[in-house]
Amino acid sequence: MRLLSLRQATIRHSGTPALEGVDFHIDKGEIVTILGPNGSGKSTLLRSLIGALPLSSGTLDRAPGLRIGYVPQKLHIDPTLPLTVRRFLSLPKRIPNAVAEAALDDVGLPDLGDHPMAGLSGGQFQRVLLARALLIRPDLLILDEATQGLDQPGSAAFYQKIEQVRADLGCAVLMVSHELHVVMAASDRVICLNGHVCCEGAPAQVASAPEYQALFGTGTHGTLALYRHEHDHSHDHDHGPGCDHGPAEHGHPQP
Ligand SMILES: Nc1ncnc2c1ncn2[C@@H]1O[C@H](COP(=O)(O)OP(=O)(O)OP(=O)(O)O)[C@@H](O)[C@H]1O
Repeated sequence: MRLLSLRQATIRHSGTPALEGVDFHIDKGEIVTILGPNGSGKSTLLRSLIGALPLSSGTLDRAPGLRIGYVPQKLHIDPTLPLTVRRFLSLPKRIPNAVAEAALDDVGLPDLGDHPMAGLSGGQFQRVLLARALLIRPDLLILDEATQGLDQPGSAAFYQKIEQVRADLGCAVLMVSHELHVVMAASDRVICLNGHVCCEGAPAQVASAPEYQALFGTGTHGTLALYRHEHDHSHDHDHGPGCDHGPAEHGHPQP
């Protein structure tokens, strides 16, 4: 079942296009990862999908009644604000304490309700943001570099939680990640952006291709260089992974 689709979308910031001619869709239960260099439009795409940024042209269709949970890339909370975790979960809509406690329990942070937001570790903070996004029991969970700043075990634990959430809720997950090992392990589909959709493919298929392993081993460096890449366009402003300039940018992996 299609949850959301974007057709020929162009999005401008103050008149300057950040994304042009983007086609995108996500279906129920899929995990899709967006990759691309800094400034390639990843956050712009996510924000347009949640309705926070208008399309300059193109169309966005959502399944009727679609519930989207969004975990932003950054959320600055004034450290002088006396805001507890429980009160934060009640923004903007007040929720009963029992619901807040259950939500925290669910993300592995029991008994943290009275803790000040300003005193949370990076990993705890991200989990609280996740708990908040899950309160609406989303059909689609959108994560914008949700593990930025976490160490490897913290990040791995976070993504394990995401897998569990998908299994429990049956929701689709759309995420931006620079952690290629996570992308390879966890995504059904990967989309590489660089102001437009450069390439997309199924990561497992690419990772198991002998040509890929011969060139790159099983490490993460160059992982994306072998994604199917239609070189019918030029890049004049980027040097991003998977979009250009890779040693195997013309490689087409065999299944
Ligand atoms: N509010 C804004 N006003 C003006 N320009 C913006 C705004 N937000 C983003 N941009 C520009 O749009 C382009 C895409 O930015 P975006 O944040 O979507 O990229 P990104 O791929 O998410 O980057 P990063 O990996 O650094 O988070 C960049 O050139 C950026 O400077």
